[in-house]
Amino acid sequence: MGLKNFSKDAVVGVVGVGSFGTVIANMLAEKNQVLVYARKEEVVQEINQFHRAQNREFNPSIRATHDPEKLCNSCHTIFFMVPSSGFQEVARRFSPFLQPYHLVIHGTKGLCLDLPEGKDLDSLKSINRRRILTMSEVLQKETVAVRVGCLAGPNISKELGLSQPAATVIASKFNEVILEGQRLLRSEKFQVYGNSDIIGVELSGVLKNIIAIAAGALAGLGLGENAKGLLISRGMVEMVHLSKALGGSVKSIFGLAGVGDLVTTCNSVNSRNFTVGYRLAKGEKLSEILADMEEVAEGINTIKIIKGFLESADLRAPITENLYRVLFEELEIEEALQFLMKYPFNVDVDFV
Ligand SMILES: NC(=O)C1=CN([C@@H]2O[C@H](COP(=O)(O)OP(=O)(O)OC[C@H]3O[C@@H](n4cnc5c(N)ncnc54)[C@H](O)[C@@H]3O)[C@@H](O)[C@H]2O)C=CC1
Ligand SMILES: O=C(CO)COP(=O)(O)O
Repeated sequence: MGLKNFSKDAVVGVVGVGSFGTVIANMLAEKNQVLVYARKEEVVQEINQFHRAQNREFNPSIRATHDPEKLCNSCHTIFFMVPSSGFQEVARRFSPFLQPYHLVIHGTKGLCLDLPEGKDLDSLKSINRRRILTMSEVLQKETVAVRVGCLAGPNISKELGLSQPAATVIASKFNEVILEGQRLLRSEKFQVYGNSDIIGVELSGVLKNIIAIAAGALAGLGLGENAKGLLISRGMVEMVHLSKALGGSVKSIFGLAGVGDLVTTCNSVNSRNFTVGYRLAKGEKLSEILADMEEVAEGINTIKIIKGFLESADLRAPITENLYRVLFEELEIEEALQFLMKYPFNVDVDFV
């Protein structure tokens, strides 16, 4: 089936066909015409001819293109589903073709940096908030898109691919973005909540990845549910303080995209972040894990960025700081755990 019989409003765009982009494209295709963008021509051909690519199945009605102009001209609403590492580049590629009328919703749970020429993350000790960009900030910086939103929540793609029930949050300052996201995605199996605190919802999805790595490490050490309860609750407190310092509302951390996703990711062997922590605790080196992971674990880069932010903001975040030392300074996980057990967290709830 071609796209030409469909009006621009009826075709929904999805940029990126990794595990999450594919699952969202398939969910959208249940009631919408969908055009996906993949950067490799052979992937586009496989999707169009065989409705599968890179071991992922696509709804036969989905069409693919590697032409950003075609996607932008065909679609009114576009979902950006690429990892943070490629997000700025993709936003720049789409920038000449995005117009203020487009609705853009991203599903990326990572951060980017806006760095001076010649600087990279590893060369910086301290990172100011104005250098840290959430993906909605990248879209606003790199393109003329105005009506921007994000999609975040407990959404392990493997479970969504099996049509298991789930829910998500669409966050935007623009109500029409939330309403359109709900209209396009809502189904009997998938509930879509709205939230106007886009920065808080983006940060919820980003920060929970750090705690998920720690949860995987606890599981890898063979520790029990008491330790996990401790980690999740202290992790939530750390998320609250970090989100507040980065400009999010505390309320969003308690919602589906915050605590909801935190609990899911800290308990799922299908989470890549959880898996990184688990494998580290089993004695593998980070470089070995990264060498054979095909999919992105955003939490690793996020820990580096947040560590730099902590330096600039004079803040403490003991779980993040200790994980940084485990990942990048060869601190043994057992030692990090001992440090956390001795850390003087005197007050249970100190933020309300
Ligand atoms: N997989 C999951 O369960 C969920 C993932 N997410 C978030 O979605 C984002 C994407 O994750 P996944 O789809 O799982 O990652 P993935 O690693 O499975 O796929 C990423 C896709 O982006 C494409 N890509 C990367 N750089 C690109 C570039 N420069 N230009 C064009 N395409 C590029 C890759 O080719 C690949 O198709 C991440 O930020 C992740 O945190 C959010 C919720 C659930
Ligand atoms: O964010 C996710 C589920 O909500 C996916 O987590 P991972 O990126 O750790 O797989």
